Amino acid sequence: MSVHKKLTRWAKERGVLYTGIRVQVTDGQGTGIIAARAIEPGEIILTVPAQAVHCLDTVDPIIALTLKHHASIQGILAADVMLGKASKYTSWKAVLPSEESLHTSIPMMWPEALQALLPTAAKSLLYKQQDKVRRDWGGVSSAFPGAERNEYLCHWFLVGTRTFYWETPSTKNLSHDDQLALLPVADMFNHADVGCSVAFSAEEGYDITTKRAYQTGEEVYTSYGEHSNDFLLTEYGFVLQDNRWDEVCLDDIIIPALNAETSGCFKTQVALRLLASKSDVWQEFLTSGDRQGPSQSETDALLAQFLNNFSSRIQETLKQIEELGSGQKAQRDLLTRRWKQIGTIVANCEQKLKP
Ligand SMILES: C[S@@+](CC[C@H](N)C(=O)[O-])C[C@H]1O[C@@H](n2cnc3c(N)ncnc32)[C@H](O)[C@@H]1O
Repeated sequence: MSVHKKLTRWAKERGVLYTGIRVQVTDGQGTGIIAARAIEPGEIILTVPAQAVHCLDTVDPIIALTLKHHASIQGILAADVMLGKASKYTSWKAVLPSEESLHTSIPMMWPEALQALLPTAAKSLLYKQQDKVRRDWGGVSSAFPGAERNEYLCHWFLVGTRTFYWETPSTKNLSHDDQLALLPVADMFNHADVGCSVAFSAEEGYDITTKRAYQTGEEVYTSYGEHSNDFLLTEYGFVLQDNRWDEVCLDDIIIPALNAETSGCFKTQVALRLLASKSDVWQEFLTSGDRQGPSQSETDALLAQFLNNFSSRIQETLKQIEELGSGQKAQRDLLTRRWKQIGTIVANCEQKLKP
């Protein structure tokens, strides 16, 4: 019997119900969920009952008690998957991505020289992750001295890339980031910027419902959220080709200019502040009747200049990645892909700004 059939049989024994779908290896996205027949919009294709959800309440009590105040829920679930009773997870573990694939895709696993070339938004997410891992690993390594860091890191990401939001009476006092659970089979859905709807209740568990029709053989996706590609890259180790939520962070080029422009032209200062602020501030400024500030065309000209500088910076970064001796080719290719996407967004903006 294939590992995927074993997984679905194991899940069915826990009350997981599914119709019209199968778990299958996809082209380039690891395992995914494929339509096994034509599916209508509005069909519930997967139900994971509350008793099949793996959360803090179902973690090995020794692990849960030992780590409760020393690790996040992600960190505790990771420790449980790694150190808990092996038989509990055999069928699920058999289909999980390999350590090698995590090393290739997840920036936290990349060499520092490559991490240094991540886009700013991805880098700041990486720093936050590093802080979380430091705390979780600190808790795990002192409670379980035999544990191995690299193995723990892989489990930390295996869990982090496949948990669902889980709010129940026993989790509702935890922080939002800690209301997490693992859902067998539901965690095999790959992400698209628009996907099936995912609904849960603490009593009933999870339902995944299609929003559109699917043909037999088509991949069925959920959406992990309205995430930019920098977020997807850092948290999940991939970028989408088409992503309606993608965005580019201009902090690196605007903030230094803002800091340097303390004694310069007033209009430039205002334009810089507007560029560095949220769009509602910009709208308020436009409707405030303030005639002292820059016009839209003056601000656009400044933005065009920044975008032009940014384009040059992107080309330099691409060259640095190409010339970098460290890291795997697949890691460099993924980072190159992200920078090329940023280059395309910037070029499109430049085009739009042209008079
Ligand atoms: C919840 S799991 C989905 C199942 C996963 N493909 C597997 O093999 O177990 C999330 C992981 O799947 C991969 N993934 C999800 N959506 C993807 C996509 N659109 N393109 C490429 N990889 C994707 C990423 O490795 C991500 O960290």
